[in-house]
Amino acid sequence: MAFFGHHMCRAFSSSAFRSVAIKHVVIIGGGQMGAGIAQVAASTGHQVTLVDTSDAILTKAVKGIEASLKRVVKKKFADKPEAGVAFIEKALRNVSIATDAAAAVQSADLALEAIVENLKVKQDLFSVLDKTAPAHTIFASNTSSLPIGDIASATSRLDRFGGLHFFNPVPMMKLVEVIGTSATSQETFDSLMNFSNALGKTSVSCKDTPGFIVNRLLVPYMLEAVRLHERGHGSKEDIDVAMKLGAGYPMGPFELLDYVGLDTAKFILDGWSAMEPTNPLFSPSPLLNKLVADGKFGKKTGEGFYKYK
Ligand SMILES: CCCCCCCC(=O)CC(=O)SCCNC(=O)CCNC(=O)[C@H](O)C(C)(C)COP(=O)(O)OP(=O)(O)OC[C@H]1O[C@@H](n2cnc3c(N)ncnc32)[C@H](O)[C@@H]1OP(=O)(O)O
Ligand SMILES: NC(=O)C1=CN([C@@H]2O[C@H](COP(=O)(O)OP(=O)(O)OC[C@H]3O[C@@H](n4cnc5c(N)ncnc54)[C@H](O)[C@@H]3O)[C@@H](O)[C@H]2O)C=CC1
Repeated sequence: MAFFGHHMCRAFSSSAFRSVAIKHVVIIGGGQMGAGIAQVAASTGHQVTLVDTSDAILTKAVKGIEASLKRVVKKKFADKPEAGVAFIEKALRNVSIATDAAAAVQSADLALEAIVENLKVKQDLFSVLDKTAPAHTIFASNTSSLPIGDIASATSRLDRFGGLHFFNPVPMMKLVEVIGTSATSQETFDSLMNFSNALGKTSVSCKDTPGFIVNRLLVPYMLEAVRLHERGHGSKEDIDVAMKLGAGYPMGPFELLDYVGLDTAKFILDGWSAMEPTNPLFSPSPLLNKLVADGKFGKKTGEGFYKYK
């Protein structure tokens, strides 16, 4: 009953209102995901403010964006190097940096967070932003595993809150999962879809269920690979080779875990294991816990399952 009610309400509201055109995007979190989203948004003509906790992190993020843009133009403008240089300059001109998210959102059409995968920290951020962002500003989360509705509950704009889930590395991965909660208005959902399409991505619509589509399938697979290794049934190297050559994956599960970040992987697993303690797919992994406890978060710290230095 509620299901049908929700959809009828959306259909009605879409004829009554128009979606918001997103021009200025404030991205909170300048790590691998936030920087990647900022890059793609800036490259497609959006005005971007990238926010993080320190200037040092933001300077590193902008350097990363520049390096990634160089890789993009090497292919995109292979025969026209000057056009490539102009493309990079134009994209970088669209990016500004800030450490005060509450001030930055005062002119935002969209405030999108890509900070640490922790419900309380995300709620605290949005509850602050809710007080300074204009009424029309849409809020969205790039969470990998948390229910969007739980994050939105810290705000008073449940109708203007949704999920935009990007994939790593953002400039290369073509998918965005767009998530509406039962309270997300049709015009907000349309705005998020339009924004994702304007970034040149292919969008799929997802229900607000943990892990949406991709991670609900990918996370158990990756953790099963770790458990298979923990049982002594395969080396990391053999499992990675097997999945690349036998299943056509571009990276094996251990390579991908290191690429994603083991800290993030543990946040996801701990959250899901607390939600469903008896589900064997979400049982803790001693090996993952040990690596994270040792500060070995994968590529970003120079060591995870493999060494990168
Ligand atoms: C417990 C579980 C936890 C799960 C957590 C889930 C986290 C989430 O919420 C959702 C996720 O994002 S899951 C991760 C999804 N991503 C993937 O599966 C990536 C798999 N890897 C690939 O697609 C390719 O290896 C890839 C595209 C990365 C690289 O391609 P190749 O393998 O062919 O390797 P390369 O030769 O290094 O690259 C080829 C060319 O690609 C371009 N490129 C790569 N990275 C780039 C980047 N960051 N920026 C710009 N361009 C980039 C580039 O053109 C490169 O050529 P070169 O520049 O000449 O090297
Ligand atoms: N790593 C991945 O492959 C993917 C991650 N995600 C999600 O995206 C989010 C970010 O992940 P990553 O970029 O990998 O993490 P990361 O660790 O590379 O970056 C997170 C950034 O957020 C900053 N930050 C933390 N708290 C903050 C706050 N309160 N205000 C401002 N900045 C803050 C940190 O300083 C850091 O620079 C997480 O929710 C994660 O689950 C989603 C898709 C893929």
